[in-house]
Amino acid sequence: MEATMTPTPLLDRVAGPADLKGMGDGDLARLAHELRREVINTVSRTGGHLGSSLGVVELTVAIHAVFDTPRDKLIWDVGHQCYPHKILTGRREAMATLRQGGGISGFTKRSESEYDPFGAAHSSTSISAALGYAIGREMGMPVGDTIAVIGDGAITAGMAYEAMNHAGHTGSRMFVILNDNDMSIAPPVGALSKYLNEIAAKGPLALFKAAAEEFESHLPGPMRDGARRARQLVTGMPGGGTLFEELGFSYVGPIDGHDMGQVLATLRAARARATGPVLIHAVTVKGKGFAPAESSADKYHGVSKFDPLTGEQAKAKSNAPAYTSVFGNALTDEAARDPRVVAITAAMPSGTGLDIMARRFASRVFDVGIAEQHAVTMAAAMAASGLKPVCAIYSTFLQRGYDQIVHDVALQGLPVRFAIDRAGLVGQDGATHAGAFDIGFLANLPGFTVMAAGDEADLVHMVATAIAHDEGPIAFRYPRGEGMGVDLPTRGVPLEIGKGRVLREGTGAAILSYGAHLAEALAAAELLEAEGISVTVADARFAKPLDCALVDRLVEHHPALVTLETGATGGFGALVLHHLANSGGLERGRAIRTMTLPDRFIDQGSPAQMYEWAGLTAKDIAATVRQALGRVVAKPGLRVV
Ligand SMILES: Cc1ncc(C[n+]2csc(CCOP(=O)(O)OP(=O)(O)O)c2C)c(N)n1
Ligand SMILES: CC(=O)[C@@H](O)[C@H](O)COP(=O)(O)O
Ligand SMILES: [Mg+2]
Repeated sequence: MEATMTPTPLLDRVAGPADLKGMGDGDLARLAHELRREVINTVSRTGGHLGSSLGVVELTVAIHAVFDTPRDKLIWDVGHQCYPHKILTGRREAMATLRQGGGISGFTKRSESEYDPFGAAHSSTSISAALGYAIGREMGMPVGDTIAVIGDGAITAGMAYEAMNHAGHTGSRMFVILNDNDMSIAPPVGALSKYLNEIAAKGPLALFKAAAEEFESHLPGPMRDGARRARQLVTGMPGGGTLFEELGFSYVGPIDGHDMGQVLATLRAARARATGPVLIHAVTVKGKGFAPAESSADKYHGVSKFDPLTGEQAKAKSNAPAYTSVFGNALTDEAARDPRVVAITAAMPSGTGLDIMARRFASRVFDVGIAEQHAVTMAAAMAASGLKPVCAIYSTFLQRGYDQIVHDVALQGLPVRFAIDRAGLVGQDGATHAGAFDIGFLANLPGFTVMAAGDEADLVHMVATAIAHDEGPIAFRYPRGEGMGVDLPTRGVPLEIGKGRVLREGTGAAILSYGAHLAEALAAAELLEAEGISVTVADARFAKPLDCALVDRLVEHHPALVTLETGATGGFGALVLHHLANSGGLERGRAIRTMTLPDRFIDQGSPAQMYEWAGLTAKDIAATVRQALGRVVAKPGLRVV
C-alpha cells in the first residue's frame, strides 16, 4: 500500500526527543509531515483516536524540540491525542499494539513511559496536574517546566477553571497550550466555544498582552511586527483582554498550530521569558492532513481499522442493535408520549444515543459540554421544576458527578433518571473507561432505585420504568456494544419496582444475575446441564430495592447460589449477602458465591479478553457453581479430587 511505504528518513533518526534538538526548523517541519503519515498508517491497523492525534502533530514536534522532556513535564489532557507523542518518545514499534490486549494504552500512562508524567483519559485534569508539578518544582523537587495541552472541548469543564484560578493565584511558571480545533467529540457547544471562535477570528497573533508583550520582542522580525500591529488594534480593551488574563495568565495567540515556524517561535519566546502562568492559544484542525478525517462530521474522533488511502472503516460484524441505540429509540418513544421528558448529555450526544432523540426533539436535548457535575445538578433542578430529566452519562464519567448525585439528587429525593451506558468492561479504552463502580456508589444512596438491563428488551422496559417513576431518583445500566439480538417490544412497559424474573428453573444450583451478563449466566447453565447439574437462572433486574423474596426462594430451594454482576466488589453481590446475613439466610447452610469484577484495574483488550482476565466468562461461572457444590473438576492431566 502506498501510504504504508512512505519513506520516513527523519523519523527513522528519532529514538527519543533528544534527537529533535539537533534538527533545524525546516527538518522539524518535514519530521511533522512524516509523523503524520506514521500516525495514519499505524492507526489504520489498530483503530483509535485518530482525528485528535492528527491535529497536534506540529505541536507535539515543537514541544519536544523546544522543551526538555522528561524533566519538563508534558501533560496531555484526556491523552487521546498522544499518539504522535508516543511515537517520538520511544514507542514507535509498540504502536502496532495500541489499545490491544497486552499492548500499549490509548492514553498517557505513568507506568508506560517516563515521558508520560501523568496518566489521563478523563478530561480536564491537565492544568491541575501541571500546577501540581510546578508547585513540586517550586518546593525543590526535580521537575523542570510544566506544560499542559488541553483541547477546546476539555477546557469547557469546571476543573480547568478551578486550576487556572489557583494558578493565577500562585503565579507559578507553567504553560497551558489551548489546542483549539473547534471540535469536541461532537461540535462544541456553549458560550466559551463562541468566545474562543471570536478570539481566533481576530487573526494570528492578534492578542499579545501583559507579560506576553515581553515575549513579542523575542519573536522573529515578521512575526514581531505583525504581533505589534495586531496588539495595537486591541489595546484599550478593558481589563487587559482575554478571560485567561483575567484569571492571571499571560495570553499568547492565537497562533496557527500547524505552522511550525509560528509554533516554534512562540514556544521558544514563551520558554525564554515566562515568569508566571502562560496560556498559548493554538488554532488547529481536527483530523489535519487526512482528507477523509477532515471532511467527515466527526473528524474521525475515534475510528475502527480503516483503509489508509480511502479512510473507509471496517464495519461492525454483528447485526444486533447496540444497547445505545436501543436506549436512544426507547427514550425518543417516551419523549413522544410525554412532553416533560428532557435529556441531558455531557458532550457525548452520539455516544449516549441522545442524538436519536435530538433529531426529533432538538429543544429537549441539552448538551452541556464536558460538565458532568453541572449536568447532574441541573437535572436535579429540572426535576424539581416538574420536568422528567434523563441524565445519559457513561458509568465512568458519572463518577465525576458523584457529590452532585448525593447532595443535589438523592438527599432531596429528586426524580432524576440516570441512563448509565458503558456499564462493565468496555474494551480498547481500558481501565480508565470501565464502568465498574456505579452499582455500589448508587445503591448505597437512600431512596435510589437501581436497575440493570439483562437484555435489550429489558432496557426498553427500564426506560419506561424510569420515566414512569416520579418517587425519587432512578438509574439503569447497560453495556457498550450489541446485545443478544432479542426481539424488542413495540412499547416499553414499566416494570414492577423491586421484582426480578426467573428465566430457567433447575434444582442443582441457582445463578442470580444482575445486568447484561445474563447471557453468560444462561450459557453457564447450559454447560452445567450437560454435566447433569440443573440450574435456575434468575435476572434480579433491581439491585435496589432488592427482590428479597426471590433471593430467599433461591436460597431455600438450591444448595448453592452464585450472584453475578459486571461491577466491582461492594455492589449487587454485597447487597444480596447483606440481606442474607440480616435475615438469617446465611444460616441455612447453603453455599453462596459472589462473582464481581476482581479487585484490580483491568487493562485494555477486547471485551471478551477482558472478561476472561476478570474471571467472568460462562466457563468461569460454571466453574464457580461446581466449586460451590464441592464438585471440583480437575484440569486435564490432574487427578480429580
Ligand atoms: C470527564 C470526561 N467526560 C467525557 C469524556 C469523553 N471525551 C473524551 S475526548 C472528548 C472531547 C474532547 O474535546 P477536545 O478537548 O476539544 O479534544 P479534541 O478531541 O478536539 O482534540 C470527550 C467529550 C472524557 N474523556 N472525560
Ligand atoms: C477519549 C474518550 O473518552 C472517548 O472518545 C471514548 O473513547 C469514547 O468511547 P466510546 O467509543 O465507548 O464512545
Ligand atoms: Mg477540540
